[in-house]
Amino acid sequence: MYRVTSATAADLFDITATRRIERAAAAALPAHTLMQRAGLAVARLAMAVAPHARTVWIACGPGNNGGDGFEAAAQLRQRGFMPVVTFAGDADRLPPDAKASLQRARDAQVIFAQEPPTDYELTIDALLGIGATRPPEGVMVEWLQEMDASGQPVLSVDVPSGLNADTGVLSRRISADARTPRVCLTFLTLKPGLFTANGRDAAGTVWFDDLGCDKHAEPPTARLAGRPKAPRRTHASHKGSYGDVAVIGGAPGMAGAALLAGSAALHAGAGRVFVGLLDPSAAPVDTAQPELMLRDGHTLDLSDMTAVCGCGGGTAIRAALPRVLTTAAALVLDADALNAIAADSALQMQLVSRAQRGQPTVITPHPLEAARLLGYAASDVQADRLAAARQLATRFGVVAVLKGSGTVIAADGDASPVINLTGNAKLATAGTGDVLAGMIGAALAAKQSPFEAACEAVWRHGHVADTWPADAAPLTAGTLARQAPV
Ligand SMILES: NC(=O)C1=CN([C@@H]2O[C@H](COP(=O)(O)OP(=O)(O)OC[C@H]3O[C@@H](n4cnc5c(N)ncnc54)[C@H](O)[C@@H]3O)[C@@H](O)[C@H]2O)[C@@H](O)CC1
Ligand SMILES: [K+]
Repeated sequence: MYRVTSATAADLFDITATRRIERAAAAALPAHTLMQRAGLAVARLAMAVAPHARTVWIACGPGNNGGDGFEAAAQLRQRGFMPVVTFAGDADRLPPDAKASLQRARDAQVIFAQEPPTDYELTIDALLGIGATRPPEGVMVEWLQEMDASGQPVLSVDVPSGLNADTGVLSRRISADARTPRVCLTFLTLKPGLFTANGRDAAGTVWFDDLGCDKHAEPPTARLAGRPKAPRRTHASHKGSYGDVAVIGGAPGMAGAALLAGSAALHAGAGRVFVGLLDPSAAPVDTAQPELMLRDGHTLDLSDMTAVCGCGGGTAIRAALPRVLTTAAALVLDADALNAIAADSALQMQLVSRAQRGQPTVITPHPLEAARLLGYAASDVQADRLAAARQLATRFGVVAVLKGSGTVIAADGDASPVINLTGNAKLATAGTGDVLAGMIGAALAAKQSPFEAACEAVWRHGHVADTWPADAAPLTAGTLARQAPV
């Protein structure tokens, strides 16, 4: 069993693949073995999460997820804890594994009750796992709401009930100020839905147990990329070794966004950074950052540069885009550039032609920008973030970075998409997207592959927020840009 962190590199498998893995594992072992291992693992983690707990409320559902809960109840009872099981199902209709575990719980003198206990120190959510076919209903909803509001730790078995393990869509809202600590112990495979959309909030800290079945030949659905390697700088390198970045943006009144992207590119190690502003009246130099070379965004020669285009671009970016799309050696498209492209099929064709010419492009939409590009509603994008990122990558021949909780990075082709695990709500402040675009630009300029450049910059960007001290001043985009690690 191990805890998943942002440093974890691992494959993710959707429900269909997990089912195949589960069937093969079960067939190779004596009956009930997997559930007994799962229940024991739940009991062990429960004891670690709440070692002083006396009463443990275990809510069990009608399938094998409930079976894991019965098994954990039996194990906890044998270790002197007081598990109280509430069961939302029909004992006669339980699948065989779960029926056997129910019997073991009864034999261990576990208490079964109609209502949750009045006092408890830990809840185990074993209502629904990967077999959920519809949102929880009836008494399950009441129990889940009680868990959410209890303030006591919740340990979800396999997946939080009501969470789609493929997409991370949760059937209910968890209040942002709910203080309930959450852990999830997932079995056999790590599932993508635990790490994107609502998955991070619903699951909390994710633990993984392969139940002794670590060998299988399923292709992954997606990946956690883990901590990137520290880039090496040779002693004989010079500014030309790390390439030129040109930020194109900063329409009248919006120079700040372009300067932030430029600052991030600089601190992330770009050899030289030009900022091509789209405001004819802009100052010729940024005295706070004299390393940034301010230019006219409409005339800068981009043929040997990585352009970062769109930050603070406003509507002025539209006129600059045809030249940027056709001439930039490598390109990051963000914000207003993406909105302009979404509204203009000629620009879309120019974007697609870049891939045909072998000019790499990374796009960094948030869900609403992604929705505009795909012609969907933002809710459709959020309903399946992995699919949306893959569609963007395929349709436009780009690396797509779909921002949000559990940023998804997808490339055109066969590579599995990556879900990024760094970052937190400290990044929910103006300008952090401009910083990310600048960081990706620096990585591209240093001749990293576009997929690697995007994955590594997204990871490092989030890592700054994750390691920002809780008692420090708020993390502003300007500070984030200056922290951008090389
Ligand atoms: N079979 C095995 O070999 C193993 C199974 N495991 C556990 O089994 C789980 C999968 O078990 P199942 O396939 O039985 O599926 P679940 O236990 O997730 O749920 C399926 C049952 O719930 C019902 N159901 C689905 N949605 C519902 C809803 N909204 N309201 C009420 N009832 C609903 C279904 O009709 C079915 O009876 C995994 O998530 C994992 O926890 C683990 O023990 C590992 C080994
Ligand atoms: K569950």
